[in-house]
Amino acid sequence: MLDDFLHFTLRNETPEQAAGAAPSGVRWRWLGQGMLELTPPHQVDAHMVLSAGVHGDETAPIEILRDLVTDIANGTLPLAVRVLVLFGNAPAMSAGKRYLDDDLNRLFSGAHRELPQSAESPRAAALEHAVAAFFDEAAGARWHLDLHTAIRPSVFERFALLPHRDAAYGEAVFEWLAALDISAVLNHRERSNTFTYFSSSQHNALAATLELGKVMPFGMNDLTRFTKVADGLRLMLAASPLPATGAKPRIFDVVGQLDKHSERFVLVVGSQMANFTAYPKGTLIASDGDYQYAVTHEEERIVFPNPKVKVGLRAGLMVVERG
Ligand SMILES: O=C(O)CCC(=O)N[C@@H](CCC(=O)O)C(=O)O
Ligand SMILES: [Zn+2]
Repeated sequence: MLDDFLHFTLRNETPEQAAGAAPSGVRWRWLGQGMLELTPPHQVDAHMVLSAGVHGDETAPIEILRDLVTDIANGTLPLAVRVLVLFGNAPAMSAGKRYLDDDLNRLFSGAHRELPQSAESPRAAALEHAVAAFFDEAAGARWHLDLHTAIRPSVFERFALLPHRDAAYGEAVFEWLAALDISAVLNHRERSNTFTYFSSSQHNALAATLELGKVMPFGMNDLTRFTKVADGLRLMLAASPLPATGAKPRIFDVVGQLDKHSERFVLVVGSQMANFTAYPKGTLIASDGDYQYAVTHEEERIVFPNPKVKVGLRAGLMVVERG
């Protein structure tokens, strides 16, 4: 199972034993499809949730996590933190789709209870439960990195989104993300139903969504584009310091959200632009009956434009760079 946790998960297999020890001495516990806890044989003071495949067609990060698990199991990667590896939506991964019924990353913090019939709702509940149980036993640092890829190309190939929290994120967080080869960071300024908002708000984890390149089918990713991110994750898992890069990511604040109120929703500027495309003040971005979104800052950039989302969901974010 540990040598290829991805295929084990996609085949929906159940291990003969639910727990054991790898050749490296790392103890493992299988917690259900796509859910694996790995604990080093010695005392740790950091606990890390690493998730990918919350959107089933975002495969590069899934392949990165698969390789990390293999290397932890065979001892190539000396694990020194406790880690919970989660493949979010295995049925959607098998189908090569973002989701089957509903976007899993809009169902956390209990939102799944509003959609009891959805294929994704029990999964959101199970993931919440796994994360809660993992952090319940956690004394020390708590991290959650939820790895995604974007549908559109991006001015910044690798960027992060930080969930809203009351306390501002300090410089150390931006330095840490720069060391993970992240060149732009978005600060959410509102609560949401994403996985990272759940871990941050309910479990006090330092949580970030990382966007690593573009959606591709399994086997089609050029993982060399993410070597620095993967190496950074390896250092974190080995509890080794990340290299000081001296680089600073560009920082953006979310200043608006494009809401799809009805099927009349139109992205007036089109939907084929790259993430972080800039528009000047006054540009009409979207309309939906009486609802209109026009740029009110000197310049706003669009991120995740997607008019095809379900009614009621966000069809894009508008961001402004911090001065
Ligand atoms: O490219 C897109 O349109 C979506 C990429 C993606 O899945 N992004 C995440 C971001 C989560 C966040 O806002 O923190 C999502 O939309 O769920
Ligand atoms: Zn995603």
